[in-house]
Amino acid sequence: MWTTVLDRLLLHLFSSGDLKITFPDGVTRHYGDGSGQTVAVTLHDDSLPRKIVISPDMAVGEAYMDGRLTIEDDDLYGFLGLAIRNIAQNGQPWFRRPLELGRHVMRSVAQFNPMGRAQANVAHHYDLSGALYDLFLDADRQYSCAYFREPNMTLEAAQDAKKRHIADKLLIEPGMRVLDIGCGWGGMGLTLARDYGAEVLGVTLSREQHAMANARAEQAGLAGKARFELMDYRKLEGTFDRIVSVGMFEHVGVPHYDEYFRTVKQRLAPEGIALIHTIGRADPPGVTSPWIAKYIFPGGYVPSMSEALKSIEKQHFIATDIEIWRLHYAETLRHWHDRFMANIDKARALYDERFCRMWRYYLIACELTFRLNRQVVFQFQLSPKQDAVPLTRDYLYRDDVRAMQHAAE
Ligand SMILES: C[S@@+](CC[C@H](N)C(=O)[O-])C[C@H]1O[C@@H](n2cnc3c(N)ncnc32)[C@H](O)[C@@H]1O
Repeated sequence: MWTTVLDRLLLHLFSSGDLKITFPDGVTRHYGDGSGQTVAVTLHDDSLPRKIVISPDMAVGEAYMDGRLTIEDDDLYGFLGLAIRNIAQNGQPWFRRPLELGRHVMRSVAQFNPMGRAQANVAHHYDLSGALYDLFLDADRQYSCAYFREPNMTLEAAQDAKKRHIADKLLIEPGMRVLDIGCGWGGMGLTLARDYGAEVLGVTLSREQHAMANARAEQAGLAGKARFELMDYRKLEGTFDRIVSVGMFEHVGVPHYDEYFRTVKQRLAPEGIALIHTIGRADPPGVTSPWIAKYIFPGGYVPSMSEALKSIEKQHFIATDIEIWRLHYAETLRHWHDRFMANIDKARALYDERFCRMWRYYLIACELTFRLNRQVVFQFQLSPKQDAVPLTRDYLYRDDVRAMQHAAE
């Protein structure tokens, strides 16, 4: 009877696609509507079917990491594509709905990121071996969405296009003081100092990033122009002509959104411009995948537009431009995955097999969330002043406009 109930729940959960499951007792069953390629998985643990229907996201992720769930031909793309589509549609069966009542409370607790906790959350991810990041990021160690202005751009070119697009939105003039909140390994700050003449201060909570960013500034002869501090953004003082923050807002947490935008407002000169670039959900507020929160980004959350705008409005910012990038992060993650797999032997020399499986799962799950589950990137250009930026977007496409004029002549 319990087996029948479980089977019905699995049928409900995997209602589309063609999923063939081989259970630990050797029994094989098909789930879904038979559409698409068959994905065949084997479960090697008796408790797994029960865990999957109770908490599909966590159970599937952990079982894959541990080798308790294996996939024919290790077709993780095929399996996660099917799983993500189905879990998005059917992942909240009636017996999980009461949990929804506590969802807001749970969400606030999980995203409560006071300074000490924010530091620990950052260390969990960014203080992993620097050698790991060399295995999949571009040479400038950009750890955020690249901008594929042209199809077939290399990752290096698309990351460069991202930095230039953001720099253009910031309208930087030589000598301007620029603050980079969540500066990573310093790539954006160094670009703004070297190519735009900015005086940059970057802050990060990662010791690894902090050390490397300053070493890179030194090596490039930019130490007088670009400085990086190991510091929580809430401890900053002074004001800046420009503020940039790329891929950091995902770590802030909804309970701190007002604090974040208040800080941006306080640190920005009255005529200044800020550019906040973050992953976003093209849906109402939601929850972080429990697997991602446990293994990859503790304390992290992807905002919906309404959540971010509520706090932006409270600071009386003018959102002088809001741009949405759709599939650029999916492409970025595909590049990261392919580079990681091309270097898998080096990854195995750094970390154990479970870690390597976890990392691959993370890269593919995130890519497919952008491709299939309405995740996007928001770029908020903000200013307290109405005419801080030109009245049309032409200034962002000057080269394109010139090329068009040229072609017309
Ligand atoms: C995904 S990385 C992005 C790095 C870089 N901006 C890039 O695009 O490559 C997120 C960054 O946010 C930083 N960060 C997260 N929470 C922070 C906080 N409370 N204060 C300062 N930096 C923070 C991390 O240390 C890390 O450098």
